[in-house]
Amino acid sequence: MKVLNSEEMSLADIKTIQELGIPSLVLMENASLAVARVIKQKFPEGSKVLVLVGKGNNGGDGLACARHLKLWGYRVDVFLVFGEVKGDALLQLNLLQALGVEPLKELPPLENYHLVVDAIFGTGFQPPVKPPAEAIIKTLERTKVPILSVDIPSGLSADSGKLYTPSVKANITVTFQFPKICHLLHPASKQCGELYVAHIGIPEVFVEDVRREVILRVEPPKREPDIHKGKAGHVLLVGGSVGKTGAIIMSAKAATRAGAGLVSVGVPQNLNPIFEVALTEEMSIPLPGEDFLSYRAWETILKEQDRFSVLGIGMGMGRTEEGQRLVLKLLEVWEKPILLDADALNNLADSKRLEVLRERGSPTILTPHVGEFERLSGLPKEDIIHNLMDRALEFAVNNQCYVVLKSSRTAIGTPDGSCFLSTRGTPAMAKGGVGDVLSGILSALVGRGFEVEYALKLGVFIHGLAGEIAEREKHTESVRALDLVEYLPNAYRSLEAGDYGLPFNYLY
Ligand SMILES: NC(=O)C1=CN([C@@H]2O[C@H](COP(=O)(O)OP(=O)(O)OC[C@H]3O[C@@H](n4cnc5c(N)ncnc54)[C@H](O)[C@@H]3O)[C@@H](O)[C@H]2O)[C@@H](O)CC1
Ligand SMILES: [K+]
Repeated sequence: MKVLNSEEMSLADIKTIQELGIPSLVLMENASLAVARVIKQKFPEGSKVLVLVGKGNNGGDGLACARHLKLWGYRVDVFLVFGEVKGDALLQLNLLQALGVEPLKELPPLENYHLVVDAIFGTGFQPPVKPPAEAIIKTLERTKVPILSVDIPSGLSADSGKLYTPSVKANITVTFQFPKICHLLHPASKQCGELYVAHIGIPEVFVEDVRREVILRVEPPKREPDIHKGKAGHVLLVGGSVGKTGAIIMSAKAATRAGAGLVSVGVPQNLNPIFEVALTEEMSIPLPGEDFLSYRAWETILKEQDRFSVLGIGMGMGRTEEGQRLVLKLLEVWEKPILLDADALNNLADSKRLEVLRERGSPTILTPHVGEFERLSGLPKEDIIHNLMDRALEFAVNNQCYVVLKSSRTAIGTPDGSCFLSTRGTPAMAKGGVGDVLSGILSALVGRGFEVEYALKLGVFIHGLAGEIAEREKHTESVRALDLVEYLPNAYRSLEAGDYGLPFNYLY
């Protein structure tokens, strides 16, 4: 499903009104009915509801919702935050007054109500909050009374994952037609509570130019009946250094569990005995280098190229000058898909030679976390976190590569300018090694020969699912990276059963 910013939503509204000919009041009626129905599901008839009304269309939604609730037997009060409303909202106020509901003269104690409906600001809001809304939103921040936000918790910007203060912390948010950026990206999305996305009649064609998408479901992979290990991809993972041998071991195990036919690791030769012991299904290739890979490793790797379908490099590799040259050389000579993770990304960033990415003829996949992306892109950390999708997309287009940008959510940017967000996963996955597991999974799926975009979506999704399952089976605090490998089979089963639920409730 598409993920919109405020400008895109307003354009979709305008097209629906002008090109399709649905009057804006009809959209408002659909929107407000959806909100009222969510309230009806959760709060019994007769409950006392206070609707806080801004001066724009978000306030109009609130007033129309108050009308539905009044007709259904709720005890409804409304308070106009700016003392006035305009446009469609004014008409809604008149309808409500005709039913005998007059706006309150001053803000009553919130504790008198079972529910507060926040219809102060929606997609038309530009931060920051100013008086008189500021004092009211601060009051809302303190209350224990449940709050339902119409479209967006007031104070947030639809366009960003930034947590603006003050802003409403809602228990429930009902948004319209498409989720907006603030509903899905942390930390802003923590303000939304339980999220509903309600159909209001805006056709999908009016957002076809939007390139942001949230991944809701992924088609499970098929393993052909006549497949053999040589056809299921041979993954070469290169990395490892003294003190950091575990990373590539976790990657290799994950690659096997994800479905790779064969997995080999290329490691500094003096460390090879460790891998001989640690790995059973996977093979190892001793490469030039003592404790760290040396630049000359590229010759051995290239000689073996024909045997492999993908190269994944960087896990536990270390940040060295030889490592920089090795990464650059492999980007130049390796003619098959290549995935760069961890220190391969740091080495690339340190080399300041990002232009090599554009010169490659086959797919390049970068899997940075926010810190690594900061070094690669030169962008401030906050900017990356708040604009995760757009930054992944821009970097992917500018450097003609795939980017899997890992934060508490994961955004996949593609060189042709699409972006896919995965909301799967859990805070339990904030542990060392979890990224190494992902790079193993992605290498395996790309190595299987799946279309890269599909391989990345699938890999990120099952990685998150495996984390969710591990959290249920172990404990939020106790999940470790190898548990994800352990639960990958369950993640595949869940993918096939389709029993994993969506990041929001869809009302239509
Ligand atoms: N036809 C439509 O356009 C539809 C709009 N809908 C609703 O309309 C909302 C968007 O409505 P609007 O574009 O009227 O805008 P909003 O109602 O979100 O609020 C913007 C109002 O606040 C003012 N404002 C903006 N930033 C401010 C600030 N920092 N301090 C004080 N005032 C500020 C603006 O001038 C405007 O009057 C959506 O969120 C949604 O709830 C829905 O009814 C569905 C249909
Ligand atoms: K709102």
